[in-house]
Amino acid sequence: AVITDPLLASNKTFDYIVVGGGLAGLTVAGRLSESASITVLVIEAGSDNRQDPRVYDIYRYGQAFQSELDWSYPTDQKKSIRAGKTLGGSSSINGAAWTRGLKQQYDSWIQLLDPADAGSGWDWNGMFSYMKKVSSPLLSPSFLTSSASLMNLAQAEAFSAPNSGQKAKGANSIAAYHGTVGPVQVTFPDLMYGGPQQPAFASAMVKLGLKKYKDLNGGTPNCVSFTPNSINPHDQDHRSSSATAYLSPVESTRTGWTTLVGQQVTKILFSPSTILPRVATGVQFGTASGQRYTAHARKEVILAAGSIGSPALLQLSGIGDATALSKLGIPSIIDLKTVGKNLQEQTLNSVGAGGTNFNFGGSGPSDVIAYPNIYELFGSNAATVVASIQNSLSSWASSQAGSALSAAALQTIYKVQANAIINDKAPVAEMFYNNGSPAKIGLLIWQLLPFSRGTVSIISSNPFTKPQTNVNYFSVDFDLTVQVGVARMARRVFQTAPLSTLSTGETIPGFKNVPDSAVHGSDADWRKWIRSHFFPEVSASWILKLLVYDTKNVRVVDASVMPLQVSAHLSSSLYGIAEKAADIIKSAQ
Ligand SMILES: Cc1cc2nc3c(=O)[nH]c(=O)nc-3n(C[C@H](O)[C@H](O)[C@H](O)COP(=O)(O)OP(=O)(O)OC[C@H]3O[C@@H](n4cnc5c(N)ncnc54)[C@H](O)[C@@H]3O)c2cc1C
Repeated sequence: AVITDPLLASNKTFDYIVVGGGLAGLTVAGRLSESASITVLVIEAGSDNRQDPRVYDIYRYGQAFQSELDWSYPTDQKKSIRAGKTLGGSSSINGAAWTRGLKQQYDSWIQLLDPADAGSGWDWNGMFSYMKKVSSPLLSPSFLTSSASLMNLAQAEAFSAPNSGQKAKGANSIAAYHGTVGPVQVTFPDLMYGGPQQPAFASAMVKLGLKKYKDLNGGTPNCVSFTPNSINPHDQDHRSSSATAYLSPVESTRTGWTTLVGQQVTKILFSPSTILPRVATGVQFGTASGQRYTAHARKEVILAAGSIGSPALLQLSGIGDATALSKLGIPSIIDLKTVGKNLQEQTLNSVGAGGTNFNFGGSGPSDVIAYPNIYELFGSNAATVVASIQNSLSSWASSQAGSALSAAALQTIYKVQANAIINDKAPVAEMFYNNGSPAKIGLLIWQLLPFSRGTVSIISSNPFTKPQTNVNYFSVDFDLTVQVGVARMARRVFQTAPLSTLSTGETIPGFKNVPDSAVHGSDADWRKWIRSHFFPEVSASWILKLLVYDTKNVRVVDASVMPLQVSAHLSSSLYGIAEKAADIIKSAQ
């Protein structure tokens, strides 16, 4: 059940306490609670807003921003980072684009794990099965209950292939790339845009050198493709979030699963013994103006508070850089300097062109994305750009060492990242065709694989003071070079047929702000405009190690655990991570 009264959880003991009822938290809780003998408490700081149209109506995307449903975490350069503060977390306010990264990017995670974990399935094959289909070698039959038929085992996705109308508008799919009976509904919108603009964008991108794929969800995003959304065709195309997918169907039958909303976890509590590994006994929670309560965990405390919320809570609990924490008067439980480090955040710009009087032929969400690789982005300059990456890894690592364990550790991560970009041709930028915004022909463009690294640090021992997030946008100048590259490609695609035949000319930034030239605008002009107009794009990460070092029973399962960005919108990958994590947690018992 979903409850709001803290007294119903106070002083009670549960097998698992999950901090944060967001994407990963509800996925893990949904799987753990499949066993009737297991008790799970999820504590979510936001409310249950499943009936709020700003949440369920994907056509109102954006209305939740900067409201009580959005954490709006402050960050450097006077920006703020959006994150869902509501049941379902960011999956309840996100754009619902459903994509996966490049196969080799998931395979490369293995290189960042202990050699002993090489066979642990943190690779494309392991992740792909969790993202889409039944595959749960660790699952024991005792976890099956009658309600399991509502949520098929270890399968995140229920894809509905496009119908003939949607196909005529450009949608397509490859059945083998999708799950069909998981909880998260994925399809193309009923009101899908049918005007000439989306196919024209796709055709123009092909002219600029990209391949057009029927479906990019098989580990092959380097293309232009029509992409589906996490929306439910059986429920008026309403959003399919972790809340509606994993909780709603079983909410009244899972007696062992309690979800407490409107309460923020303020601290993880540990048993007094200082012998490592430390043992968590439960959590403290409350509201800014109310009293604090305690709930006890018999087995594990699972942090799923998101890539800013989870490191902040670890630090509040005494797990982090002991010197920094002591300045805030927080006694150290574990001196773990990597907590809140290696943050990777992308930057987005909106560009646009006026349109002729063509009809959009439908309404949002939009359906076409292009993912260029570095060679496509930089053309004849690519060799120079590649050489600059190869020659710079060591100096970049030194410059970002303060946001990592060490320069050496970061260089190891950078090598994997550079290999993906240079040898595996991982897409370095996204071009999201956005019907009608910021102009009639609109494009959202962002660099996907930044080398700049940031940190999340609490600035007070008061858990209701938001942490300080320093993304250090463009502190590795190469990130700005990529953003300039994709801005130029956007300018070029507006000028390329057949999209150009629908365009009355670029308006944002427009030639007045960034004068056109033989190279489609100078570096200096683009850099200036990008810096003054960018927004944070949402995604972040810092570790891949579900079990927090030197603890016996504190896990992190959310976007924090990805060691490197993948060239994709994150939700599909995170459902896969959470599904796999649930199996790992079950097998640990
Ligand atoms: C505006 C926006 C648009 C996006 N668009 C897309 C998209 O189109 N496609 C896509 O695939 N991905 C998209 N994403 C990304 C995706 O939704 C997130 O990466 C994903 O939801 C992160 O999952 P998570 O479990 O790590 O965190 P979240 O889903 O954010 O969940 C964290 C939860 O923890 C709660 N919490 C935090 N601190 C505490 C605490 N101390 N106590 C209790 N609860 C706490 C939060 O309220 C939240 O509910 C978007 C994200 C945003 C914000």
